[in-house]
Amino acid sequence: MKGPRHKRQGSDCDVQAPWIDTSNLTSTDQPIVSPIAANCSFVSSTRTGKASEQQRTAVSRENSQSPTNSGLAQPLGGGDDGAPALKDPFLSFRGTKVKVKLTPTHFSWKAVNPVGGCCVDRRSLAKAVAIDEILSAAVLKPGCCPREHTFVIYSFSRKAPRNPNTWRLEQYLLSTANPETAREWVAAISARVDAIRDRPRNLLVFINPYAGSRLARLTWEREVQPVFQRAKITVNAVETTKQDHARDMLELMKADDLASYQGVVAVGGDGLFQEVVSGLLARRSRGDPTATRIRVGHVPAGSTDAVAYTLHGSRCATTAALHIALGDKLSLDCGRVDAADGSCRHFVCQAGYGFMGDVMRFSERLRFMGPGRYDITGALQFLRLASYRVQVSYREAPSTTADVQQLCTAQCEVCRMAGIRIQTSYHQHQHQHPHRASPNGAAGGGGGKVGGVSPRASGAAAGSVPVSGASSGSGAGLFRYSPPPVVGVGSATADSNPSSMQLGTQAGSGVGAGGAGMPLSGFAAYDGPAPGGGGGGNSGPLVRTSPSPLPGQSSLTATAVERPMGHGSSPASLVDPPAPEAAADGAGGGFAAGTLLDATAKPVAVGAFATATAAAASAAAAACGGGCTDRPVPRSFGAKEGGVGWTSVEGEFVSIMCVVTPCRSDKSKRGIIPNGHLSDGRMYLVLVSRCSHLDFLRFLLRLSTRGLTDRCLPFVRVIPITGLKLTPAPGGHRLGGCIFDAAAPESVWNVDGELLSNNEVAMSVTRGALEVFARGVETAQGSA
Ligand SMILES: Nc1ncnc2c1ncn2[C@@H]1O[C@H](COP(=O)(O)OP(=O)(O)OP(=O)(O)O)[C@@H](O)[C@H]1O
Repeated sequence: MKGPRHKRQGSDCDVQAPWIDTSNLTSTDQPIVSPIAANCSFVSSTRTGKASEQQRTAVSRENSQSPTNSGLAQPLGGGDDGAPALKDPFLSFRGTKVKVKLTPTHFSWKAVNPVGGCCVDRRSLAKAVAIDEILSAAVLKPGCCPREHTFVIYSFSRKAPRNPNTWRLEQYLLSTANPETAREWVAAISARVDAIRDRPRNLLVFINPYAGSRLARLTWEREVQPVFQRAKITVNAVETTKQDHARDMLELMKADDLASYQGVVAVGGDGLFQEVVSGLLARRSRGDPTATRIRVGHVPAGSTDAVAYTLHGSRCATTAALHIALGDKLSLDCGRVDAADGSCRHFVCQAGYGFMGDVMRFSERLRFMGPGRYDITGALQFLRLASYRVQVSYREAPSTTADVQQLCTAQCEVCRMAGIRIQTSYHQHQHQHPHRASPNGAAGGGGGKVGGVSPRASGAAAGSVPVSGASSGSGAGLFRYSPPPVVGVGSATADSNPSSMQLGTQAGSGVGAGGAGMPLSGFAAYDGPAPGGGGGGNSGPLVRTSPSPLPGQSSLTATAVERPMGHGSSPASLVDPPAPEAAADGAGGGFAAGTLLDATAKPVAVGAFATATAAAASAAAAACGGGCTDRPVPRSFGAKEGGVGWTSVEGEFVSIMCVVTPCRSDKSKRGIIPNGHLSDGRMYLVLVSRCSHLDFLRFLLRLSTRGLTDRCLPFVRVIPITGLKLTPAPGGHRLGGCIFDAAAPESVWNVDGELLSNNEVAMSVTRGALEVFARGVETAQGSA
């Protein structure tokens, strides 16, 4: 029986404090809403799903019945945006009278009266919450005091002391004596939040109960569901029952069913994420347009979770869920592995053969040990230190703005060229936290929508050239960078556009500076032509590299083949730079090959090549519709079949990796390739020659602390590429130890944590192939 103080359902007071489970309360029981509870974290929320659903229904009914909500043409606001002031801007926050203000970007409040006492921190009574960081607002049921009407703002904070990329849920409770006022404020805030585009409303969620320590379901219930409920997202959660369950379901689902979701979320490890990606890309390759606009999210609950760590800089499930709920959006490169047996896999972090493959193969047998299995098998494989003879052909990436050694963060100008970069209140947030200012300074405040900055302008800016022609499109987002000194092979392509020519010179000089000290002497068997778009600088007929081996690398084969002249068949078909900018990027493209040049070789600048290649690149980019197609690569290959732009290497390696993004994880916080990008259209080939245990230990330490760069150690090469072909070479392998499975004749490919059935592979990368719920790391670890 209802007590006299209770409101009817649908009134302004039918939503309880969210951390109180009242599913078993009698109608006379009153939940107590204490102001002291304000600002607490939700991580330990104990609400049942049913109670939560009731609450959400009540909240939406509440808001839809609100008179102000029905008349949103006249939004309320007490701010400086010209909207009519609310009835009462004076509310109570933590028992103190505050004045609230709603502007187009923020909801804020601060104490009005001087608060006495030395122990009162006035700053804690003032707060500005960015509108695009608010999940939702709702009126709560009255607490013990019937005259106090409270509403709650659900948001998050970045206060985690150890990793600023880790977020936690926050709630702010504000009270008023007038129920009408509380309703009006909630309606006004909700109207602003609902107007934010890209927020998902309906998600398909896959949960892998088998992942990691088998706690994915718990992670879902405790950390993810509360966030989605507060963001008013409806979900269809599916617990996988077998391997490839998610992939098959996505592939076979009706298009209409898929179209009802704005995104697909994988709660598990990298393997489940890969399944989701494979399912969507398979649909896309069949020509299903629905699969193109679906965003993908990863909530970490596996053993490594490199995808989530790479995207968010944190392995926290709540953080990942918040990025999804806020509707973050960016493009992500996707690598594709085609094995000789016809199987295909995708990866967004790394594919590894040799050490990485062996660790994965053996750790699969120890899955019962949980994530700790990687440490044990890693130690065993280190003692074993097998090396494998392989034949590798790769196509070096054209020189682009990605050559600028810049850490990929949320303000990354290189990735911005791929299309999608969010512009959120993080930039305002930066003003509050100057230590997090982006290295490019003005770029953070750019505020321009992604499309607002022309890729050419961005490219010019990233190339650090003060080109007059570039300034028109760059606006406040212009990236400034001090160029490295010009060294050696600075043969700019003669492009008719002076700005792109200047860009080419600078981009070339940057690469040349690195290239001068890194001829492929230890590895190269033959050089292909310039792989880049407009690489006119390298049309010389044959360049022979010095076959001098690396230290301890006596078994390398050096072969020289003639460089084909057909630049018109540029491999730009595998890379998708924006078409009109191909010439600008390509102008520096020659320098990628320039890095392969013998010191005595004289690069020749041929402007006609630039024009022809730019046209080819434009045609290729136009044909692939902006770079989101999933093209297979030819499977037939070999040293002599490398083709245009391919370089072949045969040698004995401990580890071969192909890294498509920085590939961060809690074992390598800066990433395997710290200067890699989420969306630069290239992969990084890492070749680790046969070496001693001590040297390999140095390599592992380097990988986990600072990440890899070319020649960071004498036996390590890091080469930006767009295509790779690998065949295990006759001669087998060599073991440095014989502790575990020493008789294995070959290694195996580990593709983002999944084993491949065949070792003869071809790889390619598609720029911006995926749209993901992420914004990139806000603070690059190790650089902050
Ligand atoms: N219900 C299931 N039963 C068995 N295997 C499953 C099930 N659901 C998914 N899988 C498979 O389990 C494998 C491992 O899953 P996942 O990658 O999510 O976890 P993990 O390997 O522990 O984490 P990580 O890849 O980050 O190291 C994947 O190959 C996935 O396809």
